[in-house]
Amino acid sequence: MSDPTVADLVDRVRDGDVRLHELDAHVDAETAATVRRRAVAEQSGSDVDAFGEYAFDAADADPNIDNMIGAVQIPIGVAGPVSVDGGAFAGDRYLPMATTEGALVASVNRGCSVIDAAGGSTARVTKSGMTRAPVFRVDDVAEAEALASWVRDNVPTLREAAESTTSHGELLAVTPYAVGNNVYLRFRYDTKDAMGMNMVTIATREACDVVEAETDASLVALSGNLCSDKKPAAVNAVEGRGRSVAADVEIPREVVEDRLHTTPEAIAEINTRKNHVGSAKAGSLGFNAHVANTVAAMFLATGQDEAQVVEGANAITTAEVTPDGDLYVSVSLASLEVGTVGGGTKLPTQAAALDVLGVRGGGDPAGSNADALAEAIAVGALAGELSLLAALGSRNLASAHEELGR
Ligand SMILES: CC(C)(COP(=O)([O-])OP(=O)([O-])OC[C@H]1O[C@@H](n2cnc3c(N)ncnc32)[C@H](O)[C@@H]1OP(=O)([O-])[O-])[C@@H](O)C(=O)NCCC(=O)NCCSC(=O)C[C@@](C)(O)CC(=O)[O-]
Ligand SMILES: NC(=O)C1=CN([C@@H]2O[C@H](COP(=O)(O)OP(=O)(O)OC[C@H]3O[C@@H](n4cnc5c(N)ncnc54)[C@H](OP(=O)(O)O)[C@@H]3O)[C@@H](O)[C@H]2O)C=CC1
Repeated sequence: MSDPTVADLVDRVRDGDVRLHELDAHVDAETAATVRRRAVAEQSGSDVDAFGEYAFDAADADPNIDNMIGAVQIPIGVAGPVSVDGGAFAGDRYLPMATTEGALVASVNRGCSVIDAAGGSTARVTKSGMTRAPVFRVDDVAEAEALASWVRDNVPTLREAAESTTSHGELLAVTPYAVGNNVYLRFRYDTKDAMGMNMVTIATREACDVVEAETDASLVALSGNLCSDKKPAAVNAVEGRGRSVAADVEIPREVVEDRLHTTPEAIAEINTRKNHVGSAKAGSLGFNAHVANTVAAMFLATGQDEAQVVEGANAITTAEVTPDGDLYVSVSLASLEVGTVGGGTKLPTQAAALDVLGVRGGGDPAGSNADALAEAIAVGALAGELSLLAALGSRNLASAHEELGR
């Protein structure tokens, strides 16, 4: 509190003279964060100095955070290196994972070592496209049908409007859905290496202006929830959102027995009874064990939007015993929303994690780095599924977490 500027601004915040979010107009970003920290400490009677321990320039985080008071630190570890034969990702790479769950990195690491012993994993992006679905009000179902027809006939016009706002984004499709006097237009874009939510929201606003100018429909909301962003939704599980990406591996029986302490039969049975039947009975959208764990840890490490772990967990794991008695395992993530430009990817530690994977920034061709990131996450998820299913097979899930996680 020795800096008179800081002390004075803390007083002014307390007196209601300056709002927390107005501080950047008075001082640089670093000082503004310090003032907020002091104000929060004073108001809550707590010690928040730890938030001030961070290793980036506060001004660089301006696009990423409002009312900044510092940073939270999450430990980061690596699993691997793991060998991947991907459509965009190839070679042996460490997978960076940020988490506070003990035993998680160990588990994915074990899965990676098993995948490597089996000769590596194959991964592919099978579909790509970020969506935004505005909702329009029309008079009745006849007008709803007319709007849907108009849209189907006028995609090139909508494309021209939408693409005028971006040099990278490309409008792929517009799918109308009608419910009574509501019409939802699900716009799907190729967003190249960007996750794309800002890009497609700005582009869709432009297209909506055309719809309103050319038809009798009125825009109610630029996002009508059929997109569907940051909510569990079957539309993403079926149609995909962001990258639909899959990874698989065939593991010789002796590797399963030596390194995972179980059998291909046990893993296949657990996968069916737990991941398929159990998930069906639960009404789950995720027919997997813990894909969200790897998605969340790699999202945090690489600067992705952490709320989109919701969609990232829309995954199905399959496991079967091959005719030769070996184990085939796959994981298919329907809606993994990732970018290697934009969002949090520029912050120094997140950029470093992307460097570890070799996918920082724009790819050549555009979109290839985000595809590669999606494939890397899919392989990490596959490793996690293998290891956890095996731990359930050898009945040491609880003991592993007793030893490593508390
Ligand atoms: C913990 C293990 C891996 C031990 O497994 P193990 O086979 O007894 O360990 P090991 O000492 O023989 O080592 C085998 C390999 O594991 C890795 N490994 C081993 N230890 C470490 C470590 N400290 N740090 C990094 N890597 C480690 C490493 O790859 C090592 O190979 P090596 O390099 O020595 O040749 C195993 O028991 C395991 O994977 N258990 C499952 C734990 C798990 O998957 N937890 C996930 C979170 S559970 C959850 O959040 C979701 C849940 C469960 O609720 C979802 C649901 O409902 O299903
Ligand atoms: N607005 C919303 O409704 C929502 C926003 N978000 C937030 O949106 C952010 C992510 O949005 P996003 O649009 O990805 O990021 P940004 O808003 O950071 O924009 C990324 C921009 O990078 C440019 N760019 C440069 N090189 C490339 C390349 N190789 N491939 C693609 N684009 C490139 C593009 O510019 P250009 O378009 O000019 O070509 C693109 O629009 C996150 O911070 C997320 O939290 C999340 C959910 C909803």
